[in-house]
Amino acid sequence: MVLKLYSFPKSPNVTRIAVLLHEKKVPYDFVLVNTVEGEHKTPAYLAKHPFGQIPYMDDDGFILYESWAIARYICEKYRDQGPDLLPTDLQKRALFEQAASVEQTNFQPHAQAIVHEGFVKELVYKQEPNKARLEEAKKILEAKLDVYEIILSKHKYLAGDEITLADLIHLGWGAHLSRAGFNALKDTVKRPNVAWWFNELESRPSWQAVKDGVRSYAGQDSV
Ligand SMILES: N[C@@H](CCC(=O)N[C@@H](CS)C(=O)NCC(=O)O)C(=O)O
Repeated sequence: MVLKLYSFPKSPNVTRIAVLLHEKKVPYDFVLVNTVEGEHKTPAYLAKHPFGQIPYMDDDGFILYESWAIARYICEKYRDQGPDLLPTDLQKRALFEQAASVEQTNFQPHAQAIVHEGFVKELVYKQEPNKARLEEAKKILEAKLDVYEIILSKHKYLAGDEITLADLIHLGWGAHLSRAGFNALKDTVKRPNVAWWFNELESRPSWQAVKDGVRSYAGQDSV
C-alpha cells in the first residue's frame, strides 16, 4: 500500500516530509484532513493522532505522528535510495543532531508564528492576527538567522558540507515566510550565506515536485 500522509497538502509540516519522499523517490498519497471543519479533533482522527494535529503517516498500517519523527523514519527506511540524509558516522551524526535541534528550537517555532500570524490565521481560520506576536517573532528570527549566517559561512550546509535532513526540513516553514512579508532568508546583502543555502534548497527538483504536487491538488495555489 502506498504511504499516506494525512494533512492538507499545503501544510508546512507535511511539505517538509513530502520533499524527503521526492528525494527518496518514494510514491505517496495525501489524505485530506479538513482542519477548518475540525476533522483533526474527531474521535476517529484522535485514535490515530492523540494530540489532534496534522500530519500523521500511515505506512502500510504503521501509524506515526510528529513531522520530525516521520522525517527520520523515511530517511532511515529509504537510506539506500537517493541521497543519504541521515549520517551514521558518530561525529557527523552528532553534528546532524545539533543542526536538527537548532531547527526545532531556533527556527521552526518563530517561523511558524510568523506564518500563522502573518496570513494563515486570517486567511484560513478567519481570525484576527496578533500583530505584536508577529513583530516579536520576526525580530527573534532575524537574530537567529544572523547566527545561521555565521554557521553557514563555515560550511555549505548546517551540519557540514553535505546536505542532510536538518537542512531540507527548513523548506516547509521557510518557503511560506515571504508570503508573511518576511524575506530575511533571501537577503543576499545582509546574509549572503543564508541566502545561498536557502536558494540551494528551494532549487532542488524535489522541492519543485512538491510545489507542483500541491498546485495540482484540489486547485490549491502552491507553497
Ligand atoms: N510538532 C508537530 C506539530 C504539528 C502541528 O502543530 N500541526 C498544526 C498545523 S501546522 C496543527 O495541527 N494545528 C492544529 C492544532 O494544534 O489543533 C509536528 O511537527 O508534527
